[in-house]
Amino acid sequence: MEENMILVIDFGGQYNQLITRRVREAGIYSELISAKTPIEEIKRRKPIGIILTGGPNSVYEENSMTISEEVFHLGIPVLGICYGHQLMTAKLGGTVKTGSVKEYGKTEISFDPDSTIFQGLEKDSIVWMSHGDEVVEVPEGFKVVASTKDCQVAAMENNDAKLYGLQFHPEVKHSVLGTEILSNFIHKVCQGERTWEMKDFGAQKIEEIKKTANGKKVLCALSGGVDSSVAAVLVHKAVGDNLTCIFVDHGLLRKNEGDDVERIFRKQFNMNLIRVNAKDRFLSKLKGVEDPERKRKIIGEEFIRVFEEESEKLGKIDFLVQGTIYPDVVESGTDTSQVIKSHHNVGGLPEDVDFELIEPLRELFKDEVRVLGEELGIPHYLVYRQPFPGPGLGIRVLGEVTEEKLEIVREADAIFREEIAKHNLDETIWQYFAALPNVKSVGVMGDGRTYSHLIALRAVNSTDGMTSEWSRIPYEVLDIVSRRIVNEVPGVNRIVYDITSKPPSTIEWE
Ligand SMILES: Nc1ncnc2c1ncn2[C@@H]1O[C@H](COP(=O)(O)OP(=O)(O)OP(=O)(O)O)[C@@H](O)[C@H]1O
Ligand SMILES: O=c1[nH]c(=O)c2[nH+]cn([C@@H]3O[C@H](COP(=O)(O)O)[C@@H](O)[C@H]3O)c2[nH]1
Ligand SMILES: NC(=O)CC[C@H](N)C(=O)O
Ligand SMILES: [Mg+2]
Repeated sequence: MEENMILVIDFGGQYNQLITRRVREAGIYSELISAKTPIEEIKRRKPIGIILTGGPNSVYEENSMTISEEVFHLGIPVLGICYGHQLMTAKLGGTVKTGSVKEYGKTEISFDPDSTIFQGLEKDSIVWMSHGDEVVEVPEGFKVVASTKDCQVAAMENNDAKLYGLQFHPEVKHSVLGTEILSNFIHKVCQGERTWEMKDFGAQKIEEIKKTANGKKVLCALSGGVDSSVAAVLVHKAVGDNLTCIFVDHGLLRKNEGDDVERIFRKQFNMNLIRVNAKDRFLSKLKGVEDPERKRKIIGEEFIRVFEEESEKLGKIDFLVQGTIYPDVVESGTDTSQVIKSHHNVGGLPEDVDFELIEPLRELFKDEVRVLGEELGIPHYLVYRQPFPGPGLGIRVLGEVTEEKLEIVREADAIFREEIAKHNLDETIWQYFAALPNVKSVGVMGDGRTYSHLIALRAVNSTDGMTSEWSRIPYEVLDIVSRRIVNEVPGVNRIVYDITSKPPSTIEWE
């Protein structure tokens, strides 16, 4: 049993795994466990600290997720974050109410530098908020140690009891001093010592996969994207030529992507690769379907049917590798977290999958996958490519997917990418693309009226895809892109640029 560990108790927030990751980065082993875990089990693990995460519930609602009050009386330091902060308040006799103003995104805050949790930090800073409720009355023994314009109790502490509550999210990079605040809790309050390193993650996974596959054949769902390339290389090191990669061209790829992926992959890697051209079957299944969740599920199922057919041809294969990463899992909904969107490879899977899944990257975030990819010797340019979702342009054409709309968004996207590259912005933007919102508007071109499609451009910066900020692309570049798309892509007469962060938006539009 780990001696020096911090337990993170999961109330269903979107950033919960990120909290465990931050604790590990601080050199302390950490695990995310369900809020439904019995208190006896928590005591048995003997953590040096406990963190209660955020979550979608309101503490005053009936049946909202809760925890035994005993957790606050064990003598183990507890840090409540967002919902965890509100729950600590409600459990210990304070009051939580719906706030008059909801706070989402970056927020200015003032810390009390004499507090324990903000010791050694500057007084004024920026934190990341995502809440509708707030603490209006702290429990007995607590003092308020941070406030924002709209939230009086942005943090509270009770040093005698070693209990701390933060309304904001220190685990998210946008909280400028987040790492330092967590370090105050981990190293100063819990007195954690740096004993854990993210070393040998790859080696450990390779050993596990060797045991699981045990000399049998393995299929890998390969998109040419970052995650599946890293997963494929990892599994190849474990099973060698028993691995066959399947790349599905579902007709929802970007311009020239099918051929590019095939060429690059064959040149770069010495692995078995099969390309399946499946455009017609995907498009016919999607015909007439408008609901984004249904589209995702249809695409998820069709992927599996293609893999099953290929497996039969190769003589029935039991294992399927997917490059699933943690955000795909949490956004698809878990025991405690809500479904934000069903990622095709997790929430979009059909019920009857005839494979045992191998998903070595399931606990990792994108930037960790990239570090692992470079350690495995995959070239930098492949590891740092922008992500592209498995359902592809199918979720960038909003509403019904038709060949005509796919063609429009594909051409617009190609122009956008070309200009971003030409202006050397591709290394500085995390992800950028065009979407077709399925809205028509009136324009005037060549003195005549037009009634045509709108294209939305989206470009974001992020480290892990869990939160993002819209990119400040220079106006001159946006101007060139806008003019080129309207001039070169028939059926488009208006361009808009998406200036929302995540949350409250998501990166993709569906
Ligand atoms: N066209 C495809 N053919 C085969 N498998 C695919 C395809 N698209 C997605 N997948 C599978 O679904 C998984 C999830 O897709 P996702 O787009 O999240 O990851 P990725 O494509 O590997 O990486 P990136 O996020 O960089 O695009 C992939 O890792 C891969 O296993
Ligand atoms: O493989 C995938 N299957 C999916 O179903 C899917 N949906 C979103 N994404 C990608 O995930 C990241 C976060 O996207 P969102 O903010 O839109 O949820 C972004 O990088 C998205 O492009 C997906 N990737
Ligand atoms: N992110 C959170 O934990 C939110 C907590 C609660 N649901 C609120 O809106 O205030
Ligand atoms: Mg992809």
